[in-house]
Amino acid sequence: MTDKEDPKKGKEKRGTSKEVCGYPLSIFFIVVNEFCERFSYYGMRAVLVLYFKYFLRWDDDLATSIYHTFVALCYLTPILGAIVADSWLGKFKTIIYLSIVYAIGQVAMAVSAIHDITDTDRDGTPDNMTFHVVLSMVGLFLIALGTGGIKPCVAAFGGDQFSDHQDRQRRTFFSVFYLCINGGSLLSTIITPILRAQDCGIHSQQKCYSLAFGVPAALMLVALVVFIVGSGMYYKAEPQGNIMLDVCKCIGFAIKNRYRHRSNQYPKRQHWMDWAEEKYDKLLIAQIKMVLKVLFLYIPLPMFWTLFDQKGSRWTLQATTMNGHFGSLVIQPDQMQTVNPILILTLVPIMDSVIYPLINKCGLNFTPLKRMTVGMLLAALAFVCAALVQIEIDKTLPTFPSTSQSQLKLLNMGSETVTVKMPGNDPLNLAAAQASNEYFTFEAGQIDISIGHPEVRNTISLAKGQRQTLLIPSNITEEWLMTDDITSKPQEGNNAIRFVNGMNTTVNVSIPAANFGLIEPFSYSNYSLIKNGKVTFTLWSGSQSCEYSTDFGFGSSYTFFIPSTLVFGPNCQESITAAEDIKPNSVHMALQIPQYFFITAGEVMFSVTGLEFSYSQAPSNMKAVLQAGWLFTVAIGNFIVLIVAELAKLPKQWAEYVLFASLLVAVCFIFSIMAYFYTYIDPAEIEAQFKKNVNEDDEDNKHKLQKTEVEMNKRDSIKCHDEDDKDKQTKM
Ligand SMILES: CC(C)C[C@H](NC(=O)[C@@H](N)CC(C)C)C(=O)O
Repeated sequence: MTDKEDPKKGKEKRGTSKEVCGYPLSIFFIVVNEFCERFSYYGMRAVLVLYFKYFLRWDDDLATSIYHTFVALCYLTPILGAIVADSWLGKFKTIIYLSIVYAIGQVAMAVSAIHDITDTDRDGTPDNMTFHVVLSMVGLFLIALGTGGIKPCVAAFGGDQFSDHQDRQRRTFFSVFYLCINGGSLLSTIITPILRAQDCGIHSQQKCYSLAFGVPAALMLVALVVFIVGSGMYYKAEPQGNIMLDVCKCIGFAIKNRYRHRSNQYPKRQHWMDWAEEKYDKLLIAQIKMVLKVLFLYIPLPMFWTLFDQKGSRWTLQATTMNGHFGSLVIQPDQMQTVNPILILTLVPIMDSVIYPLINKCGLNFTPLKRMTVGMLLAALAFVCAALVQIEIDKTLPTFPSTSQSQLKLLNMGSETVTVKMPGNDPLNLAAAQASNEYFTFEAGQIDISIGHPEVRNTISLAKGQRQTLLIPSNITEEWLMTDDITSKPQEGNNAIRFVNGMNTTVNVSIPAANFGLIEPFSYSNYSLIKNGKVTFTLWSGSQSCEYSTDFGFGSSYTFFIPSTLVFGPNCQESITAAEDIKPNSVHMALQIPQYFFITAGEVMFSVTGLEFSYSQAPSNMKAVLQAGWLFTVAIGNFIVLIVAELAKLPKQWAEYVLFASLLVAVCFIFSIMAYFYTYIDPAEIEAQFKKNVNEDDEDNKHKLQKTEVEMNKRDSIKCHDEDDKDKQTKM
């Protein structure tokens, strides 16, 4: 047995590794490795859905399902990595091997995104999509295996570098580790979307997904190299056999044995695991008890992640209904998510150097489990904030028709004012080229309308549950046109825009991002979705053109009217009128900052503490397994989001936020009771005690053995003497 393999010598080894300011130098390589790995993971994830949608040409549903399946897989594979590390390869080798798998996966993704590989006709689109789909799916599978597999090992391996007396340093390590996770992810989520937006290619220039995946692949290779460079400095605890198999067998035996001795005639044992004592080592039984105690405590924890992971879904959707103008800076709805890592980078040092020491000074014993409880309450508070913001947003949303109602707007395409009479409304004067300010709501399916002077009457049919616009022609005796308008806010903060052509010639309207096509006289275009910001439309009629510029906010809808009186040329802008069908979002995105603040403060108290707690309470041979158990709570949390959102189906979004907050408070209450009964242990001390007892027993046994041997020898020598005497006697 080498020094490194001997668990008893492990502590000495850690104590003698090179130290800087009381910290083992080896952890520098581990935190840099984590930074690069998280850069790689989050960078790739940031552009994944867009890759599915625009490169592989999948629809939204398929893209979202595959994305979530991939994320869930990344939190299920830690179990696999942990078992391999603790039972077979050890953490060091597992990290190396799985990092190689991970890097291959990232390279496969980057290659799968090179459109030129199969673009035989050189038109800019891949001609063999199966190749790209298969390669990217293989890549994602390898990445999930790699990132999930190494995740529990890296954290536990970092923890292993500290000696038992370095509790404080180890706690700081887990905080720095968390900072690196968030530093890496923050940088990559900013950088990779920029890389994706570049054009690249050999035969034709396309959006550069290969570069957006290539840089994370390079960072994963850097992570691997950095980790290998530190190799000589690590303390590498060797695996102690197939521990997971032993654990399963031992638990199985305890259950069977307990069942066999279920009758009252057998005395009860302190713990049901004690029923394994007949066959298994007391140390193994004690270690299993430690793990089970912590795993039991984990049962309520997935609820925290259920709320936490809605940042990327529900909260981002909420942001799409908000106004993202921060002065001259425009924040896109999905960019709001970067507030989380930014706040982590500021809150972790503040908590560690100010808040926790202050609480300590006040004489309060802020134990890890208490911190985690407070973290859960903060997450619930974040959801209360989200509900309040939602209530504010709901106030600004348009009232769309119910399924039994119809809504109608009017647009006067003529060059004179007209008076419109509709049932249940006062007569309305509509100026030339103007639309009514609002939609009128009707319960009946058909209404009588009279327009102009002398009046022209008409009965028009309205579509139930729909919004429509009545286009009043300049000659009201001609056919009246009805358009179908949108009945929900445009998705992702976009603006839904269309044009109505009141001219008697065909008009073509275009902008670089969209083409409204040819609009026939007295007709209208389809809606096009346009991002926020300044946009210049170019209108063409024959060889004449007109430029119309306007600034869009988020989530609005407009109908632009081209009047018959439009004169093409430099001053045409004033003639075009805009009817605001849906107002732009007015509630500011900054209102989401409190909810981000509370969820992140909750994360620091819950997740950073939980990471360290999972390490410190795990027996030496199951550190990675318990880290994987901790990550498993994240996977379950993600599944709960899907289940609760599906089952609850609440009509109001704010009510769903309140439901989630209440569920977490209830779960937090249960957790605090469980935490109250939990007694903190020092696994190293317990293990040392067991080993000492075994050694003492061994010593006793040795003594007994020696005594027996001496006695046996004595007896033998007496026997020999006797036989010698006998011999002598016979010889004589
Ligand atoms: C489940 C978490 C322990 C995962 C952790 N995530 C974070 O630290 C987030 N604050 C990052 C952010 C970019 C979503 C991780 O290890 O990635």
